Amino acid sequence: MAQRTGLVGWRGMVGSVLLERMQAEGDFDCIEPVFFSTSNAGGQAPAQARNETRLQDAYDIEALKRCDIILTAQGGDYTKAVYPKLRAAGWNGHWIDAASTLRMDSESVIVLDPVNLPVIQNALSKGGKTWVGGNCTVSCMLMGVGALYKAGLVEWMSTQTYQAASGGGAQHMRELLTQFGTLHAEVRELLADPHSAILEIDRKIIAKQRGLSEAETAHFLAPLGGSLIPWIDADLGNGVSREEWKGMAETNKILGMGEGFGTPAIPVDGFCVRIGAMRCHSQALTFKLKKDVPLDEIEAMIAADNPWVKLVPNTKEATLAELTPVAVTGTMRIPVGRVRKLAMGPQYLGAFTIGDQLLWGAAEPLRRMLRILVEA
Ligand SMILES: NC(=O)C1=CN([C@@H]2O[C@H](COP(=O)(O)OP(=O)(O)OC[C@H]3O[C@@H](n4cnc5c(N)ncnc54)[C@H](OP(=O)(O)O)[C@@H]3O)[C@@H](O)[C@H]2O)C=CC1
Ligand SMILES: N[C@@H](CC(=O)OP(=O)(O)O)C(=O)O
Repeated sequence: MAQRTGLVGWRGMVGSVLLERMQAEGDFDCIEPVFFSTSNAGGQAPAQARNETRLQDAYDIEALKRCDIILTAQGGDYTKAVYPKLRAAGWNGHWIDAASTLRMDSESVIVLDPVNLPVIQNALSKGGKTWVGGNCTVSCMLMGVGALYKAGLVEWMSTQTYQAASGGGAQHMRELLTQFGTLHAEVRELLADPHSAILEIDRKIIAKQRGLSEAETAHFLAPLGGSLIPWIDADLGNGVSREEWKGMAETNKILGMGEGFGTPAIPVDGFCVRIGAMRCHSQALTFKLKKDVPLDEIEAMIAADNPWVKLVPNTKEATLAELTPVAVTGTMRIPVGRVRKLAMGPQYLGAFTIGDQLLWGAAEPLRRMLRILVEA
């Protein structure tokens, strides 16, 4: 019998991408879907609903308890409010979650099955029931260069990220575009005149950026259009942002390494930067490898790792065509390019990778975990 699967957060940005992917992959044929809402219980469920066409209350523990599986993209506040109550009420179903709240809990597995299926299977065999999607930057990075970790080649890795507005949510994407619009409007006439002075345009733009109102920067808390913000997520108080901390903590947990696994953690560190891209996270990676491996072997390893990774030749032409957020947005591809040995020595490797942070960065690992459960 199809497993009764409660879907929470399906109307949000991550949830909408998730629903599209589930529809495209025929996931609804494998489950009995029940749609929940935090704001519209009793309302009409989306078209994918079959037997239960009304929305259920996402805070109703009894209704949630009737599900074999709950998949939520509602956010961390919802998880904090509901998950402990549900478990305390004796519910022993599978909880699949997009939010970071439970990621580092000992009973949770961070799911990214093309990279860590053995870790997932091991947890399943031990009765694991809590499955959490990884941080978008980490998941996209491991989809691209996971092969190097799997081969045990990585001594350490440094990341410099270029993260899209969508990582903050829908309102952040709107704010970015509004800022671009405001800036363009400020110099529209000067731009239309090919003889206008570029430094006059530049002066007007910087004055406008510095003068943006609180309402115009309400989500990013600083101008982003035509600028960047080298801090993402909370300030941990030790000079490290929470997004940067996740790089090492989550990479190791996904790989089944470090604390709790009895193996030394691989150092991962760098800077996380918000830029004016819409929904693709990009990152420049520096590796110190444990040994000198020929470049063609490294490229072959990366290219063969999974069906979505795409090795981009390290040429200007291929990079401009295939290795930009615009080329990758809305696709499942994870291009890895600019792969070369660095001047520091033969064990130092550079690479650049991009992923759609709403697909591999959020929705896809969750729906794949659902399939693993219903096909088990
Ligand atoms: N944004 C991202 O890049 C990532 C987000 N996540 C996680 O997923 C969670 C959800 O993120 P995201 O999808 O961006 O959040 P959204 O704000 O888009 O959606 C969350 C919920 O808000 C409610 N909502 C209120 N108004 C609207 C509206 N106008 N349109 C749609 N939904 C509305 C919906 O709940 P209801 O239908 O019940 O009213 C919806 O499920 C995050 O909190 C985070 O934990 C994880 C990885 C990446
Ligand atoms: N913090 C990410 C988005 C996100 O939701 O991350 P997490 O799932 O780790 O909270 C970003 O802003 O780009």
